[in-house]
Amino acid sequence: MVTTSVPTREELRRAPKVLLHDHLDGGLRPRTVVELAESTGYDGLPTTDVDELGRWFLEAADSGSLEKYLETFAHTCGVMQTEEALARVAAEAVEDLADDGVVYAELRYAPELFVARGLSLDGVIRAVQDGITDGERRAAARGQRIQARQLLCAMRQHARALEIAELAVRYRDAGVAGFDIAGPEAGYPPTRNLDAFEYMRGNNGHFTIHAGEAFGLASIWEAIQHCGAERLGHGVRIVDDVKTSADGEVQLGRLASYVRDRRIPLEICPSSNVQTGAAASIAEHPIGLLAKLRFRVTVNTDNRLMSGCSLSSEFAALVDAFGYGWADIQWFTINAMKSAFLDFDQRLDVINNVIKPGYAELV
Ligand SMILES: O=c1[nH]cnc2c1ncn2[C@@H]1O[C@H](CO)[C@@H](O)[C@H]1O
Ligand SMILES: [Zn+2]
Repeated sequence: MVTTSVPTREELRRAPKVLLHDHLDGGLRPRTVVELAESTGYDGLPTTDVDELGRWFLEAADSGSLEKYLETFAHTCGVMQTEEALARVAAEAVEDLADDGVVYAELRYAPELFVARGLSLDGVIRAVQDGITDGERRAAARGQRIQARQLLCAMRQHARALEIAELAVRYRDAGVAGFDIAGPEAGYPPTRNLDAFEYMRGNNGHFTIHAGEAFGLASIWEAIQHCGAERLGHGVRIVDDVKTSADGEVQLGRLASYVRDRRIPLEICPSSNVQTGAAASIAEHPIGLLAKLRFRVTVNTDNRLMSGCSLSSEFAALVDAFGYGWADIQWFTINAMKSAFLDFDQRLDVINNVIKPGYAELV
């Protein structure tokens, strides 16, 4: 039965969803930030009042610039410098996503940001994995089904990408699904880390690249054609290569055509893009056009703490702005699952045995 009813927030929460782009250090509960600051002796927080701190992250990230937005991570990374803290944050992230109806998630973070107090990179990855496993177990105990994997990021402004890529390969059978580069985009083109991407390709590893967020087509082109990115983190500026004439005719440039023809997944993060100035508002977000043109669009949170969002609230905002119905929500979800850095048979299993039956029940 197909209904024309508008998906409600509660239905959107219950619907099975897939999250490919969510930063572990951008998804802490405000209360956890305060408690970890206290227990680990981090004294740099702007306030220790939980509600005020939650608002502070939202406002500070709402800056119109990626560089300013990224400054807020000093505090989350500041409280995540012990194994216990990393494991707690990871476990809570998995629990929060499961509560929001996420059935498969890739949680990304840069291990190099958590070694300020003596942890090794290996120790960081193992602590995060312990937390993820714990979170999956706690969710299962509540009857929720979620699978989560790690994505290791290297920071574009540091020079450690090859080292991190090696770790992504070393831990690929121990919870790490792939590799990414994050951080400021302008001035740090993806080709600076070509050795890391060549290493990943040489080892048949999966990777995505943050590109086309704070910088335009040149960054996307390098990410795909030089570096070989399988997916694009954001990728939203690909619309710069889509022209709409006065009579409404839409024409794709060569790069946009390539991205669409090759079904390169776009990890779109609507609220984050509004905060960093990559989009003027949700209603004016290029996701509307890109989805209409049938790019392989996926919907993501980026940083739940900084945007005060969840995957279901991102969908709710899109429903309000673009009038999406269940067929659209399911399409975004299957797009995401098809694009996961998981084995083909596992992806198929989630699509056929979790997503499709879940939506069949909802409509
Ligand atoms: O939207 C984004 N674009 C680029 N970098 C980001 C974004 N969100 C977070 N990070 C960066 O990625 C690091 C690892 O998780 C975070 O510490 C933050 O600096
Ligand atoms: Zn991101």
